[in-house]
Amino acid sequence: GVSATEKKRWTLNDFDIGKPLGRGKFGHVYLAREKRSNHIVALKVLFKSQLQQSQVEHQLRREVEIQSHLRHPNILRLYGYFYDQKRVYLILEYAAKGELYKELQKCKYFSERRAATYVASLARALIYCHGKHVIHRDIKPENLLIGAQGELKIADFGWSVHTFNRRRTMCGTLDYLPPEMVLSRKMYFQIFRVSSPTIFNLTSCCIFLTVESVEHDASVDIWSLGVLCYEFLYGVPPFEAKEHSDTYRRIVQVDLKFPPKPIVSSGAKDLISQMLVKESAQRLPLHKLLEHPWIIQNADPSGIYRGC
Ligand SMILES: CC(=O)N[C@H]1CCN(c2c(Cl)cnc3[nH]c(-c4cn(C)nc4C)nc23)C1
Repeated sequence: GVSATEKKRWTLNDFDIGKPLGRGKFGHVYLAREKRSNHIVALKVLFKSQLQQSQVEHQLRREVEIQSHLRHPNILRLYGYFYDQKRVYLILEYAAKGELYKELQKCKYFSERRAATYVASLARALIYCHGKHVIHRDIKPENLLIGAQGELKIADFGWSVHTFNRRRTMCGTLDYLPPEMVLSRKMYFQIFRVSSPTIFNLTSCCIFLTVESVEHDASVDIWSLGVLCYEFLYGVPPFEAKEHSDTYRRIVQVDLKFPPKPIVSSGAKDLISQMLVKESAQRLPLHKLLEHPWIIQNADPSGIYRGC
């Protein structure tokens, strides 16, 4: 049934506002405490003016609709929302241990146990989303937070203020896109000419990719999860290159190389090689991933991991 928090009409007066946690394109995220329950949350404040300018209100509504119905230990909860004259407020779960990418920067790369634990958690969260026909959740390190027990939380919604799930304008990174999206002439995205109106110039400045609202199927997520697994183990994404055009080419050719350092087990390389496959139908299905020997041997069943 609908719990009390969902029915209630929230207002800003219900919260004590704490320190800012992060800032996005459309607004800031604050630590906050709901006065009656003393429950700590992350309050995301979005400016209506900014949302209107970017014509993303309806997408925000859809995102809120989807996110508020997702209940999974590895997906950041959206408890509710409210708005006033100028702002929209999202009441989000607070992830006490912060942003995963900072942890990855600090550790440089993760141990195989930590990487496998995170990859298994993400696979379970994605299986849950796909089971509810929710399109893929963006699983770049920037979209991942760490809960109080060290568990991973996909905070895609939390970050979608930067880039909306349906019309994602990724400025710069192609690293996580699979070949079919990088190559696609059709539905996945249109590439806007951002520089000279003549030939499309991949090398120069930022590429604005607008991913049209397309049903990403599991295979896109398997690719991204493979990229993430590689990055957890090596500290850099597999197709990283100085120039966009080089990343583009390396993705399309699946130019997958495993550096000699740090030393990574053959099991991990085998799993990654089964996920980063050009033909999307050939990629290892998520439920098979959970049965892979490397995951079985290394992932902590609780999904919890501490230390690098
Ligand atoms: C714009 C935007 O979406 N910002 C990101 C960072 C803050 N935010 C958080 C969200 Cl949406 C939820 N929980 C968070 N916890 C933290 C955090 C905790 N520590 C110790 N340090 C940080 C940072 N941040 C969040 C999402």
